[in-house]
Amino acid sequence: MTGRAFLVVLDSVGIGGAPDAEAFGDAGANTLGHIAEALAGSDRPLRLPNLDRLGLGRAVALASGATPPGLGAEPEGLWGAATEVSQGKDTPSGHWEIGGLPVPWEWTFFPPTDPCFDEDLVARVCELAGTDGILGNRHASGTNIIEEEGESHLNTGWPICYTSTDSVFQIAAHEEAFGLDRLLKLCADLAPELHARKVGRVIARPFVGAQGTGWTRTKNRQDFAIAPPSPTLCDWVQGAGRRVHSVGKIGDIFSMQGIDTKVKGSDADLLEALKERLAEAEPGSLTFANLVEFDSAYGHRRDVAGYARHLEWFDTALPDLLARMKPDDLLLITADHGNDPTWRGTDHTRERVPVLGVGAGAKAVGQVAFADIAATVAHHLDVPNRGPGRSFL
Ligand SMILES: O=P(O)(O)O[C@H]1O[C@H](CO)[C@@H](O)[C@H]1O
Ligand SMILES: [Mn+2]
Ligand SMILES: [Mn+2]
Repeated sequence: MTGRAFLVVLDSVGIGGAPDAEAFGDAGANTLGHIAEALAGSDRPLRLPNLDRLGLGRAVALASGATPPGLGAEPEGLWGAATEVSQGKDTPSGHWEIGGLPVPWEWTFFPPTDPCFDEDLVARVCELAGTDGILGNRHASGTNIIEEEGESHLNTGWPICYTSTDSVFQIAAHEEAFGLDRLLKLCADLAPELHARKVGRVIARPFVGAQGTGWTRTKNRQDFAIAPPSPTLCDWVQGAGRRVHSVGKIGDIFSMQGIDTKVKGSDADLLEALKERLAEAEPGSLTFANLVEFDSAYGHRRDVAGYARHLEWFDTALPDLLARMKPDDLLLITADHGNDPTWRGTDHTRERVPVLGVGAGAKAVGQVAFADIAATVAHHLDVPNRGPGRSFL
């Protein structure tokens, strides 16, 4: 077996129709479908000819019952829709399950109250940070809260702590005034204690700027994620003596378990890294990539047009990626959850996700499970599938 596998997660590009969406308050959410509908008839409708040619429009219709405007070409690729079973609509849940490991526990979430963190936790953060208090202490959008608390942060030196409907404890701090290394150390020290309480991630959210000129989050974000409790696709592949390359957040999401290399950066940087991996990755290797800006820059910001333009950016880049594939390679494109920019609030949405493939011919795989993606990659690479999924090849 000389073929290689490339697994690309377009973070938050859901396609609606999750059977348990109601339990998450998301019945009817459909990231891709609603973006296409919102822009239909405008002077810039959503145009995704390359993804659609693989089967994207058909996948949306399969997941949610309706073909979005402008999509629905006759598929030339492998296409289907995947459903998640883990009880979280967040990044670790989605990625671990794509990696063959449905989350075996209930995550801890912080209550939607103000304040949202208990006194012991606040005291512990203060102790580790060496401050007399924290700012924030509520559910918030990460860009809004630095608008609201940035100036107080510079005046007091206190870290800005906030959460969302995900199992996360996020700390925003000014890279220069608070210090990037100090922020990363604070998160690293706090993370094991919160992981023990089944909080999925502590996330460092460094930013720069000033009141008046505005605040900007930097690319030095770092996620301190709870480690997967059992081996995943990455471990199965590495355990078979193969190389596993991570592109983007994948290394953080899997705590580098089963991963040999990592590269981080903006989505534009990561696209270049993916091209390099397509040119150079070893026979039998796995390259696992995440492009996060669909989620972080557009979904959580409820920026419909921005989300559409980023989808088109990826769509335009796709032919060049595919041209770099070698004869026995398999490339799968999927997503980890939804983040419908037309939906209420600023959080993720429970949705099905697309599964689009190149290297396996034109093939309708129908409704599949997230864990089937890991089984399929394992099958293609001829390594043992140790998860609950079944290969759809
Ligand atoms: O609003 P920002 O800071 O981007 O945070 C979002 O990013 C977190 C991790 O992906 C989510 O849980 C959500 O809170
Ligand atoms: Mn995600
Ligand atoms: Mn997110």
